[in-house]
Amino acid sequence: MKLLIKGGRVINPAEKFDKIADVLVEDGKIKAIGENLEAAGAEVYDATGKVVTPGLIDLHVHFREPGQEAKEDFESGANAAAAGGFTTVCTMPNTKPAVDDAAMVRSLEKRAEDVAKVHVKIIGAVTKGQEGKELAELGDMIEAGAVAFSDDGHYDQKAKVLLNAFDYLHTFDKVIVNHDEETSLVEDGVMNEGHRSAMLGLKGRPTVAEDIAVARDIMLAEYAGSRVHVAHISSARAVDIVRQAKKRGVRVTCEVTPQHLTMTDECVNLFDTSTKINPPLRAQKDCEALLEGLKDGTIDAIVTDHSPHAQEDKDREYIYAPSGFPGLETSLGIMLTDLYHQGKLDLTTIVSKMTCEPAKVFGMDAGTLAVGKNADITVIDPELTWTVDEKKFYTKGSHSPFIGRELKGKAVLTVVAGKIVMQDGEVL
Ligand SMILES: NC(=O)N[C@@H](CC(=O)O)C(=O)O
Repeated sequence: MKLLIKGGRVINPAEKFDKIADVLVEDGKIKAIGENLEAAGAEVYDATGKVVTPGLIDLHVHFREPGQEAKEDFESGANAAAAGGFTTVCTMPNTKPAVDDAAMVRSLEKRAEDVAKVHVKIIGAVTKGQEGKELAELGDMIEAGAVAFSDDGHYDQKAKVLLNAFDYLHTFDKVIVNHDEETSLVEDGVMNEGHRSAMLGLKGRPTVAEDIAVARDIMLAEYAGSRVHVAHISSARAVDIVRQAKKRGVRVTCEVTPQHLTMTDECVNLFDTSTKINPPLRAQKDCEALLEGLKDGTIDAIVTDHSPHAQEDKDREYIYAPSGFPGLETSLGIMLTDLYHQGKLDLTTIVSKMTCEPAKVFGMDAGTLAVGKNADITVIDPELTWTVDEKKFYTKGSHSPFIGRELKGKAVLTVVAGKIVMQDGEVL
């Protein structure tokens, strides 16, 4: 099996490579990168005018297996990933039941192997049942292949339990991904606390809930000498707390979503539950601080927090609807339209935060286009104009605040281990 991707602008931030070049793939691996490559018998893909990057990586998706397959399963989730240009995704353990032992990690890996068109990596729970009380079988789950640990969807209230987890994981050099919102400050809150929540009469979730949680978890990780990764950072103050911690040498990393970078709480409307997410959409000053954090290296990764829910779950009053929306099929388009084409963020930074940098956070051997590496490749047409249409979604999730938007820029080819799994929007 040979594939020759010809004449594209190859951007490989891991090697500071940015040139018009051909990429030759053979037997699932990258065989050569260079000019005017020839390969007898190879399938040729003309990438003229397009951008060729390492396969996109998403550290934060919710594929809902086991237990909530009506919202998403490994097959539909992986198809959505392929459609969005992702070749590796890491799925969160806030399932029913939570993924908190080695047998579950192994069975999900098997599921991924059987039905997923992209690489699906498993994140294990930090505590049993994600209840924040007793440590889950962390060591066994690492042996089974868990790439990281998280009680995402929940804040671990007991500092002692989290400290034990940091101490334990120190030996394995594995990272904990923390959902940082202090529970007592966000209970019953459904959107950002501010002018808009007051106008709508909705209970707010203040940024200080995130700030103090981020500060506490950084201090715990620092004390243990362990690694902490802040999930879906959304407040300006929290970005600065991470920035200061990085300066002192704390082993902290963090991630941001396209929605938190580009939308504010002014978008919240009582009759559209697609904007209900955790943490909530914040204020303009937070968006600006997140962008600054991406540019100065405080924020390591762009993630989707792909959180699909069934239509009947989301079609409820704002206060009762569950939080989250599916982001895999819109993430790249939003980043390119609202940030790259607006001159706010360069292409190399976007590619880097969606490939080699996230790979580094979880210690995954991916995110670069080097000879001999797995041929996970994404081809992007940065000029392609398209409209977000939920009828064309591969995810089972129905609601997204981006539906109907005209975007500029899209993945047009996704290659996983040398095999084309998506071409021109069609998952093959
Ligand atoms: N991010 C979200 O809005 N939702 C997440 C859980 C969570 O992080 O609250 C989900 O699993 O749906």
